[in-house]
Amino acid sequence: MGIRTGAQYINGLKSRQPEIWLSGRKVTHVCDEVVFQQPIREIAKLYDMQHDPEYQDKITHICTETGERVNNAFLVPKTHEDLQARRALFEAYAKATFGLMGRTPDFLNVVLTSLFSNASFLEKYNPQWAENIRAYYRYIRDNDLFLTHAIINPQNDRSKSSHEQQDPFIHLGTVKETPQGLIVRGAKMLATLAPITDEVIIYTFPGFKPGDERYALAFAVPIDTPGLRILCREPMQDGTRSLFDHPLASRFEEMDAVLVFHDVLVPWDRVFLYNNVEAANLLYPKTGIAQQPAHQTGVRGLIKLQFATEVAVRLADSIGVDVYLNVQNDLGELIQAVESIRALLRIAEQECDVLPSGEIMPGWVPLETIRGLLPKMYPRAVEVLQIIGAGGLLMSPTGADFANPELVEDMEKYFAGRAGVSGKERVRLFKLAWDLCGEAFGQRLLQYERYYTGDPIRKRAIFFNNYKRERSFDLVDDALSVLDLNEPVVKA
Ligand SMILES: Cc1cc2nc3c(=O)[nH]c(=O)nc-3n(C[C@H](O)[C@H](O)[C@H](O)COP(=O)(O)OP(=O)(O)OC[C@H]3O[C@@H](n4cnc5c(N)ncnc54)[C@H](O)[C@@H]3O)c2cc1C
Repeated sequence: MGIRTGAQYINGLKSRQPEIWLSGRKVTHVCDEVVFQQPIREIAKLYDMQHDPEYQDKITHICTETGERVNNAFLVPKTHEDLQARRALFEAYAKATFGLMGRTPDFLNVVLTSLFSNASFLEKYNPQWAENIRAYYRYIRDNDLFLTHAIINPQNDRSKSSHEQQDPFIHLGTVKETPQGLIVRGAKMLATLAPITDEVIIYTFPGFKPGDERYALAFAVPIDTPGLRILCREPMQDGTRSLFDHPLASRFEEMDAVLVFHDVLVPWDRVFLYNNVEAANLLYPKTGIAQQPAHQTGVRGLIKLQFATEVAVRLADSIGVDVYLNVQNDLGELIQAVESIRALLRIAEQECDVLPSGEIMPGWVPLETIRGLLPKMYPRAVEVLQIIGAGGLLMSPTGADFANPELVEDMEKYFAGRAGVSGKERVRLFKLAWDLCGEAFGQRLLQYERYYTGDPIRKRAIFFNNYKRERSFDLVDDALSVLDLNEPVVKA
């Protein structure tokens, strides 16, 4: 089949009935649920972009295996042109969503492509696992499906490993083997967009200890698999908020969910790894599932930071405060942050790591540097928005006020900005900023940037350890070897 349209994506959602729980009630038809309708539209637009002549050649390619047109996320990059093709996709999707939707289909499809291209790692443990992941990649690619993922255990007692928790099946683990497959039980978090996806893939961060065997798992199942329960968090918008009042929150909220597996059957051909602590601990380092997606997240993070920065610049301009040194200093800082990420991405794409298979991955040092900087830079952008917007952020009337003829004059007079900025223009700009820096929606965006791919503190520590392993810090030796202070300056 190859690339789907938005309508085909929506028809896929309509054809299934996953068990979704939202605010204490069961959602019967996800497409009829008002909370999900706008995010579904936004994802459908991305599918439609694949058929839009403006984007098609930039974000899709003809698959050499099938002759069908498929998304660039499924391209195994072997050349710099391939990396550019991927970047074009990441950029197009990120711009369409202002970088605010982190789990657009390209993200996990890149993860899956890495698992596919490095499946030989699994052969050593079980050749069938490698075969399964290759077949699954082809299935997702050729049907252009949308995945969610859940790799973290719920926060029960973080000081204990999975097998030491009060109940052995709080964390998702294998209950038993059957002729049809594995029976799994327990919970995983935090499956973003789960209600509006087609499939869920489960894998794990490293860190397993002996005794954790049953939790060392990787598999995928359709999102409507019997026994799989999707527990949504409280929505941050009710689906009825207007575009005028919440220009971002009304469009781009990504629902997050805990997935509970009530004795779910995972067919053998969907099992990619289980009961093997060593393989589970090596999955990340050996398959590039951190490095390749970090290219997507770097591009998306850049667009998000750039967007917040542009809103801050326009906000300051609209009320004439960008004449002040302190405001210029804050805005300059944000622009430098954006340009730093942009430069790091360029370096990452140029200084690639090449795998023995010929696959190339953007350089890990610049990518991990981006990963370390964004959790500091994005919250700072939010803070600058709050500082520049100040009281005005809390003084925005609603679209309904502007629509009331009795109020229009006051609205235009008292809410106007500097000369040339109408009341409506200024209020719309401030609402854009408030969605980013004040609303629960904006707080989630911030939290996402901190945690979307693991704890930034531990990630930076891992970065340091890997960096130290690869480098010898010779400058210090050079400095120490030059002079023996006891030697005379002029020799006889
Ligand atoms: C908005 C959002 C969307 C997300 N989407 C997804 C998704 O789609 N799929 C998915 O799988 N995950 C997703 N995640 C989850 C993300 O992977 C985790 O939040 C991240 O890995 C951190 O884990 P945690 O939240 O369990 O925090 P914890 O690991 O519980 O950490 C909590 C605090 O304790 C400290 N801490 C905990 N353990 C240790 C330790 N061993 N050593 C030192 N310090 C420790 C941490 O530094 C942190 O300050 C998402 C997260 C967010 C916020």
